[in-house]
Amino acid sequence: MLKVGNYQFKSRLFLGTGKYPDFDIQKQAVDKSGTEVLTFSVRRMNIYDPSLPNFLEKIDVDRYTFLPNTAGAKDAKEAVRIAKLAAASGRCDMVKVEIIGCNKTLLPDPVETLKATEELVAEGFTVLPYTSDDVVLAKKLEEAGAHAVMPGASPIGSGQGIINPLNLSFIIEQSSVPVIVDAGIGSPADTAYAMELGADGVLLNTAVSGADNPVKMAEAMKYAVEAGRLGYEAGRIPKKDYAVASSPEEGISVGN
Ligand SMILES: CC(=O)[C@@H](O)[C@H](O)COP(=O)(O)O
Repeated sequence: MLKVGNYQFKSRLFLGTGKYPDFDIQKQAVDKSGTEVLTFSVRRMNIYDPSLPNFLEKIDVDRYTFLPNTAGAKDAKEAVRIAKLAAASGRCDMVKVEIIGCNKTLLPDPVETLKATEELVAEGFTVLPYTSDDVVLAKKLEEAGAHAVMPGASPIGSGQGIINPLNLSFIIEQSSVPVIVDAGIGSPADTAYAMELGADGVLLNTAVSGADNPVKMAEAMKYAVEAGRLGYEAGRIPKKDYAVASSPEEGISVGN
């Protein structure tokens, strides 16, 4: 079970809701992924014009926990305003703080992310900040009361996978709140690797929505999360420099 604040989830895979070819494929992908948590950008979600399509109308909303994100916010003030807007729907008190500090890399603004986390925690939200893989910042976010930290594997939408496994390991080792690797995942192997490193969960979007077959990829990600977690719990063998024979050599009665 993954516990984030007062929430508990069987699935450790969180899914984004953007950039799918169409709503039917998206619905099938979400089903196959086994996810219980869907994140969406409050600013980009059409909740104002009932004549325009809205993905939330296509799914059984009671099956999912919604994690609105503050994408599009440029500072803490705007992020807090967006979080309150989402909370006004009465459907979610969780929020993913996403404050982009650089339009080219889409890397988060650390100062504003910390500020927004402090304010939203004080307001009673369950707060999951998206952060870079900065070890010190991840600790400060936890100390500010974040209910989970979400370090990026690599830039959003890049599909580069985990570019700094060492930093992620340090964050995982030091954290007493869940670590959910968010952004940059490109393949099931990346997902399994994050989970094998000891991450508590993975949040991804583009790897599924942009796959040739999003429905199959969503299912693959489900198994990757489960396999990676199982591998982590099982404890991998240490890496050695030289070969070690797989079969025992003692008691062999034939040969020279
Ligand atoms: C949907 C969402 O919240 C993204 O901002 C998230 O960070 C996922 O990134 P990828 O699209 O790289 O998986």
